[in-house]
Order: sequence, then structure tokens, then C-alpha cells
Amino acid sequence: MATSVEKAGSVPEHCPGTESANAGKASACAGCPNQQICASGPKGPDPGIQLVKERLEQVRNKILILSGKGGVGKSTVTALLGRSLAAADKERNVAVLDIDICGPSQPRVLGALNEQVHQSGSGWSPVYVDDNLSVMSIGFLLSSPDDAVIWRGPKKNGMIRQFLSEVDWGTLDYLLMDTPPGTSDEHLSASTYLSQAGLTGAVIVTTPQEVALLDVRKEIDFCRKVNIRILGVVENMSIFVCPCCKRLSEIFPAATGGAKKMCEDLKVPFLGSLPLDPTIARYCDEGRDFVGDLPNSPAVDALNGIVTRLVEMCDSKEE
Ligand SMILES: Nc1ncnc2c1ncn2[C@@H]1O[C@H](COP(=O)(O)OP(=O)(O)OP(=O)(O)O)[C@@H](O)[C@H]1O
Repeated sequence: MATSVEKAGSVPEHCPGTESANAGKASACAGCPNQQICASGPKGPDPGIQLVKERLEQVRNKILILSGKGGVGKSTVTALLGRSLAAADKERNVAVLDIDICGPSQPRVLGALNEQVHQSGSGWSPVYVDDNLSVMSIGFLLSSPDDAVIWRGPKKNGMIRQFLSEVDWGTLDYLLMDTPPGTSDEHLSASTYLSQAGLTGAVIVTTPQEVALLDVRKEIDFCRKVNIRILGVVENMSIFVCPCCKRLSEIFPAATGGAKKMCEDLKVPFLGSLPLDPTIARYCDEGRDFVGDLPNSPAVDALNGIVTRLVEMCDSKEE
């Protein structure tokens, strides 16, 4: 098994793996550039995996929100799903965890920009934006929202482990985890730490144009490779309805049939489309509650349909 410190092509053919008691000591390790590191490193699975499992025992559904490309509206959709899930049933406890370490946007989108998290004996307390909707983000730990987080993989890995194992969520029905775009350190860390905790699955957000769908196919491939169930794809900014003349325009043309066709081709559930609505952008920039304030808008209608299908997917065992 290759470790991140090994150079490509330098893994001995019979590498015993870093978790093995023989790591660094087996005959196959002789001459490997990482022999010393493997011989002296801790053995066995990362204890963080067990800690995350214990911490998330009271969380019924754990959902990763993914996107292939940046800027397709993943954070916006995460926040809106959180608001809609929480608004639909006041008995339901929902939380959003922002693991986009380098670009945390949930504090702004959920209107909690100047909040701070508190530490108690039972862990970090998340910030409540509603009675049944809480949020945790690295954004709360930065001294200024303009601070840049420039971290390498191991440090991001440590922060994700802390977020997953030290936040005192209480009992939750849905935990939505907003990730960075693509498939990077954060995704690998999250999927590893959640491997024993019962990850419900992933929602993939995209826009309709082929350049975005190309990267969604990679994201689907990633999920299949690391055994993450795909709960469905959300197509964001699929259509624009002019607020003046009500004419429909395709801002991002679905030249290859859009996300729905791609889902049919790849046999992945399609959760629905969300229109491009400038009011969504304004509300999210200002951290206001779009779902609560405009419950009769076509976008909230579309969102509620997506949430209904998502809940059905979570409640059903198989795709
Ligand atoms: N349905 C929508 N209608 C109008 N504006 C939207 C919609 N969805 C997202 N936006 C806007 O698009 C911009 C990008 O959205 P967002 O930050 O959620 O994308 P992202 O995919 O999370 O980006 P990143 O790659 O940085 O994580 C934001 O200004 C947001 O308000």
C-alpha cells in the first residue's frame, strides 16, 4: 500500500502496508525510501475513525455534498437543503458542517458571519441559526473572514478529524457536509474518517453545461471507487425565469441533455433542478433565509421537491 510520502513508482512490489506490524521491517521494505518512517510510525487504523464513529452515533443521516467544478453553487445548495429540511419539519434536527477548509462560505450564507463557537466539556458547540438548524465551520475559528487558510494535506486531515469527532451536535436527523470542489485531501480524509460511522451517501451538485458534467462523471467515479453511495445529482442554475417578462432562458445551455440525461446514462438518481434566481444570490450574500421568506417562489418549490426525493433516498436502503 502506498503512503502519501512515497514517491510515485517507488513502492516495493510486496509492500506490507503502513498499517501492518511488519511495516518497514519486511524483506520487501529493504531499500524503500520510506522504510524508516514506516518502521517507526504508529500501526493499525487511525484511532480517529473510532472517535468519529462514537461521536456521530446520534446522527441518523450523514451526507457529503460534492461538486466536480467550483462555483456551481454547492455551498448555496447545501445551505438551502439545510434550510428546507429544517423548515419542512420542526421536529427534525439538521446541521451543516463546512469542511471546505480553504474556502468556508457557510457562516456567510447561513447568516452567522460574526458568530463564534464555544468549547465545553462535551466538545465544540455549533452555532444555531434556527431552533433545529446548526452550523459548524472553520470560518468561525478564523480571526477575520478575509484570513487565508494555506494548509497542506496532513493539517487539513487533522482539522477534518477534529470537526468530525469533536463537535457536540446532540441528536441529529441530517448532517450535511459541504466539501471543496473536486476530489482532494478533504474528500479522502472525510471518507476515511466516516468509513465506520455509516456514511449515508453523497449528493452531487452541478450546472447543466457539458464542461461541468464532465467533472461530475469524475466525481461519480470517485464515489464508486471509495464505495460512497450516490444519493443523487442536483442540477443548479438550470433555467432563468426573467422576473419582468417571465421568459425562460438557458444561461448555461444543456448541450448534451443536462444532468438528467447524464444520470439516466450512468444509472445515478436525479434529485431535481434548481432555477437560477438572482434573489437566491442576494439572500445568500446577505445571509438571509430564502426558504422562510419566499416559501411560494418557484425556486423554493423546486427545492422542496429535491428535499422530498433526498429524504426518500435516505430512507431507502438501496439506490
Ligand atoms: N440557483 C442559484 N441562483 C442564483 N445564484 C446562485 C444559485 N446558486 C448559486 N448561486 C450563486 O453562485 C455563486 C457561487 O455559488 P457557491 O459559492 O454556492 O458555489 P460553490 O460551488 O460552493 O463554490 P466553491 O467552488 O467556491 O465552493 C454565489 O454567488 C451564489 O450566490
